[in-house]
Amino acid sequence: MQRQQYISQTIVTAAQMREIEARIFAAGMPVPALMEKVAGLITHKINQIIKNKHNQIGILVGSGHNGGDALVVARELFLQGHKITIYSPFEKLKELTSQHQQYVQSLGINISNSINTLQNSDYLIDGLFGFGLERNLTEPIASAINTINEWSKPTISIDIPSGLHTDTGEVLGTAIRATHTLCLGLWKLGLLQDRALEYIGTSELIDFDIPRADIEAVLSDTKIHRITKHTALSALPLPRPAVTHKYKEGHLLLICGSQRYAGGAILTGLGARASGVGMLSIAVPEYLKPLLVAQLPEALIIGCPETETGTIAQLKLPANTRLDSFSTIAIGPGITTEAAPIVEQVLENTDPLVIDADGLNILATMGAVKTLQKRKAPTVLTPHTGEFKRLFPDIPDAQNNRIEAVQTAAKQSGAIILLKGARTAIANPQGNIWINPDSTPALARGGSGDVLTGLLAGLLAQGINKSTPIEQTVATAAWWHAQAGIIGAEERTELGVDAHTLTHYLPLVISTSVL
Ligand SMILES: NC(=O)C1=CN([C@@H]2O[C@H](COP(=O)(O)OP(=O)(O)OC[C@H]3O[C@@H](n4cnc5c(N)ncnc54)[C@H](O)[C@@H]3O)[C@@H](O)[C@H]2O)[C@@H](O)CC1
Ligand SMILES: [K+]
Repeated sequence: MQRQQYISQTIVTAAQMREIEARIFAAGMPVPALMEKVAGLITHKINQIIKNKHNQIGILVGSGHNGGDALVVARELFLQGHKITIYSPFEKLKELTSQHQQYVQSLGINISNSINTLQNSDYLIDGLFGFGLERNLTEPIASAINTINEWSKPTISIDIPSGLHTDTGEVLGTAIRATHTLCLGLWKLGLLQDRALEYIGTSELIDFDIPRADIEAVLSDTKIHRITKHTALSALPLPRPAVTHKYKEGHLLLICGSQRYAGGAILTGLGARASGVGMLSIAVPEYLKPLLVAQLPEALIIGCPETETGTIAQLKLPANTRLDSFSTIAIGPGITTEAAPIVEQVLENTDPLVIDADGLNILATMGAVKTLQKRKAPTVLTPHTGEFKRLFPDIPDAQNNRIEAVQTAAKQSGAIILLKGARTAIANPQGNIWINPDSTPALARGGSGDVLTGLLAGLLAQGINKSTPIEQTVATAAWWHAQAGIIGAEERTELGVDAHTLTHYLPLVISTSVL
């Protein structure tokens, strides 16, 4: 794999970054030389953001090496002709940071411990804290940050917006609301946590050539992957073999819909259609059959006996079709919580299984962990935060440290879990994580999850036949779904991507990526 691809899919915690940094320094790289190199790259990027115009720039300097980076940037921007004012509130600075401060002062740059001196800046550069921030912010820094946030100026954070926890993305008291974040070296986990997003703005990675051997040495047992276009496309069932047939390209059974939630079945079906799955069967209450046939003429629609309230009462598969003959089964969208016997039946089956929506609510009432532990085939759950909490009531913090929560849930249950969110996170029982780094709030809409379930299950049905690792397929589905939302929102705004429209963008994502 090429370096750029490897780096863009790697995520580290603060402790891992510190370990990697220590290896580089132990190998002989002088600390000041690395800071000079990194700050040079940051300066270059800042010039691109501010379009090389001469500006009044305010620089926030902390006591550690994040502050050191900021001071080198300040010096370089000053020498390039920008007007620089520095806010440096700490009395005691790390040695290297202190030297840089002394030098910029000698150049005649104004350094102040009052934030108000920065009020006339066109841009702010935030070098207060990087991955060394460990405890809650106190005065006067907290108030200074709040003041800056009230100014709403374009603000570029070095490494991570100051005040965010590098791993959890938690706001430690208060935090800079950046418009740009220039993450240094390797992606920090905190930047991929939902709760950090409103502080980050646009984020970019600045690769400063950390040797891959050092990264691999430190990350050997924990693996948190950032899903990229490259990783997503590599798990697609493309190209198809020249000689194949529909059942070789996966046979998916969707169990979905009720009189009350007819649309869920259609959207799940359309998501599955977009996956390219070879053969699609959809079990719905008998009443819905004509509707589904009209919407998905290529699918085999199985009308099932229904309860008085219009829920599937019994799975009635066609003659000669056994439940264990499918490549994958997906159950949940629109089935209502009355369909518990059907969920129990498919859980006992040995096909790979995707459970979503009311399927998850039923699973929660059965006791998710103990039920899933008994399963003999792979299970994929696709909860949003509310469903996750119902499934795993003993795991705290699903809202806050989502990554840790989903990792724990997968380990406990033995299932692969996709926790939906602005940064959807996927965990497998071995503790590996995949995070989807790009998405759009356009997807926060009823029915969008049904589309994902269909797409994911359709990919899984194909991947199972080709022995693609399931978690890779799940990651690909999350990426594909989000990209369709992004393209849709670009063309139609964030208000224009209803779930049905979303399904039209799905094929476009792949055709523009691979053709
Ligand atoms: N990892 C690397 O290879 C490189 C790291 N560099 C920079 O170094 C940074 C990390 O530097 P440091 O380890 O010095 O850490 P930071 O600069 O992030 O900050 C740590 C400093 O802040 C103080 N501090 C922590 N929490 C505080 C709080 N709540 N209130 C007040 N003070 C607090 C600490 O005592 C320490 O002096 C990175 O974020 C990056 O900007 C770059 O210079 C180049 C290379
Ligand atoms: K910072």
